[in-house]
Amino acid sequence: LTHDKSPLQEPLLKDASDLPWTYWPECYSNENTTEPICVFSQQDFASGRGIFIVTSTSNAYKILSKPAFTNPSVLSRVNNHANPPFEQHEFPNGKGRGLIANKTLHRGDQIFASTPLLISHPDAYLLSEKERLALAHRGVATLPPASQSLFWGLLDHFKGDPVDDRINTNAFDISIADEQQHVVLPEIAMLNHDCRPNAAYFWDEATLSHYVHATQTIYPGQEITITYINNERARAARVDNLEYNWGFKCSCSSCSAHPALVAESDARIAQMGELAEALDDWSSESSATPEMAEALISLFEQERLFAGLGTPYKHAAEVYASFGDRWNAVRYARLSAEVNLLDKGFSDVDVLEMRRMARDPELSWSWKKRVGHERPAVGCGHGHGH
Ligand SMILES: C[S@@+](CC[C@H](N)C(=O)[O-])C[C@H]1O[C@@H](n2cnc3c(N)ncnc32)[C@H](O)[C@@H]1O
Repeated sequence: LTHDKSPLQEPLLKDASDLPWTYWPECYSNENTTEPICVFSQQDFASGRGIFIVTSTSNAYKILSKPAFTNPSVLSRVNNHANPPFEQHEFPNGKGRGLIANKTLHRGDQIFASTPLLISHPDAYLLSEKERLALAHRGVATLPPASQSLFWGLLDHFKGDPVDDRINTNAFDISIADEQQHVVLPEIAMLNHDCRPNAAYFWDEATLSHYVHATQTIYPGQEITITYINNERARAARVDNLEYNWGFKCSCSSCSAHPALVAESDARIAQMGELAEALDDWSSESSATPEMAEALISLFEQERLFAGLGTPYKHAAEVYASFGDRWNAVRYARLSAEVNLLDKGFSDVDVLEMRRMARDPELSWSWKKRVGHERPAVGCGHGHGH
């Protein structure tokens, strides 16, 4: 398959207009659209990586107001793909390409961070298919040649329209200015799924960047994996989700385990849900105890759901605070903030809340909320004195 990677045969807008775009936006509208949907292109974005955006004019200008565009120095740790800590590897079992660590990575190590080649708003689906595809094809043709090569190197799983197919196989749902949109990032698109991944990613709205970090030690030769789905569900639900949305049969170790081990894992996951629900009960009848939070953390560890530990750590911080146990609240608040920084991002609300808790547990809303509630004795198992 060959694709035309030559620049568009039309003059660049640069220096010739006040518009912030490199080419004139091409637009379409119909009775369903409230505003025309256009393709906006900026070749200079992110030191020449370029980007195209398929959306309305008003939404495009909201994106344009983000620090990634207004203050490019915020991208100093982004798109640095020289000397990566991994190599590309071809897997034999239909999984295709993936990334293998070539040095030891520790929890918190940045694997890479990238800006997208494209941002597309779901409103593009209000257009006819012909018009929607015309915008996407023009968008790809307006990218700088190196970025066009990255785009054409992406997997095309469904074998339909070559541009649409690459977008559908590799797009991530993200939010910008409270609008759900799709982005395509060629680097993260090389990471395969594992229900027990060793890396986590988040979208950072200010830098319009996707960050990927190790969430546990990854040794040279190990595959670096992320999750495409919510893994805190039974195996059958995970397998169906991956087959339906991504079109592949999951071959990861927790999906291909012996049925007896799958049943054990499913039972642990069901119990995780029950414990989280009990810990979320802040009524006067609540039976929540710190021991429940400790059991919940242990179940996450037994399931190797390390990237998801931020939430059970938060439960632990809050339940210890609710019994007035300052230093256990601090310990778990710090752990929660650290894991959630990697999984939810630098300005996530839970990260900010746990940081406050770690400084001043006495000022948190949960402080001493459950003092006086029954807290069964630990150790001998028959609760003396009750
Ligand atoms: C975003 S791409 C990942 C990179 C891809 N392997 C490649 O060669 O470009 C997603 C596709 O990779 C394959 N894949 C990812 N994780 C997999 C897994 N755990 N088991 C089997 N196939 C997987 C599926 O074909 C899926 O649609």
